[in-house]
Amino acid sequence: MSSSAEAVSHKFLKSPLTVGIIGAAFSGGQPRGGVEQGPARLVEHGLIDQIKSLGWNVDFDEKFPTYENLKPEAEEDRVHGILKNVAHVAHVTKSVAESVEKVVKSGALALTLGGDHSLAMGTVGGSARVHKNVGVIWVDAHADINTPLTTDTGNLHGCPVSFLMGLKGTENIRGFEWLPPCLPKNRIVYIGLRDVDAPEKRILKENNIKAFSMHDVDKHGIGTIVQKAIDYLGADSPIHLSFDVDALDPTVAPATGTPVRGGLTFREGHYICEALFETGNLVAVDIMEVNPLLGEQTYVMQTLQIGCSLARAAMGETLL
Ligand SMILES: NC(=[NH2+])NCCC[C@H](N)C(=O)O
Ligand SMILES: [Mn+2]
Ligand SMILES: [Mn+2]
Repeated sequence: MSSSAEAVSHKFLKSPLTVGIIGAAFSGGQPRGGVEQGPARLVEHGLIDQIKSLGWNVDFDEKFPTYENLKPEAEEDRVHGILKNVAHVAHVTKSVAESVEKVVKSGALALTLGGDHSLAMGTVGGSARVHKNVGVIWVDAHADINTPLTTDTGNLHGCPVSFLMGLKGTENIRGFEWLPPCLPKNRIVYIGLRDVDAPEKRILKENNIKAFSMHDVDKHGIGTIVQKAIDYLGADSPIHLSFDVDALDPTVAPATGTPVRGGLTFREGHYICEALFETGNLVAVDIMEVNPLLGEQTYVMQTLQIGCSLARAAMGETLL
């Protein structure tokens, strides 16, 4: 492992470089059990020592809360149409936002290990409290921008972006009072999209949201796409990378709840992380939707390994 963590000039991180790791053991934004085991399994796979060997100080509480049990009472009296687990997701994401905010405010990089992608309401919500102009790079097969009015699964991991933006239908959902609109429509760029619901396509188009699909990646190459994303957000913008491992091709990262074929290669995924590290602008990174209970052992190991190596790539590994 080589690292040049200190060779890049970091605009928003204090020296010595420190990462605050948030274990977000939560699956309530989607129906498949197991994704809540992502953080513990990534850590068990050696992530903490790997990051230390890149030269970072690591701030991590092994006894991170099991958000699964953080269920508020009276879930049943919070019904919002088709939406599932509203109270639970609201409660957990609020707590995650507080953790991320604290880390980012201290000048450390916030690394959140998911857990399902509804958690990004908390992670992006948290970094946006510190950096009002934070730019989000959302790497995913999916746009996760359904609203309570458009979702046909009711799974909140398909909705975090609409809540962060405060799109129509997200107002007045009880439990989410803590999350005011904090992400302007021109402060996000998607990379890797290939399974976008019809209403989501309409939302992306109507709001002029910057999105690079797999078609765009094929056409221009990942180097150009990442550069366009960085240029779009602006060279001085703090960057929050929210990486859903299902952005990768299922042959690369199979152990995830909603795999879609035709995804990013191993290198394309890592290149995104490396190039964003190189900007010196990263303030937060999410590694989401690793589900160690899905598939055979070798596939699970492969996915855990990739979760770890993506995080390392975002922290300076492989730069000479
Ligand atoms: N974070 C994810 N893996 N999201 C998948 C979302 C799938 C679908 N668009 C939905 O709304 O349910
Ligand atoms: Mn996804
Ligand atoms: Mn996602």
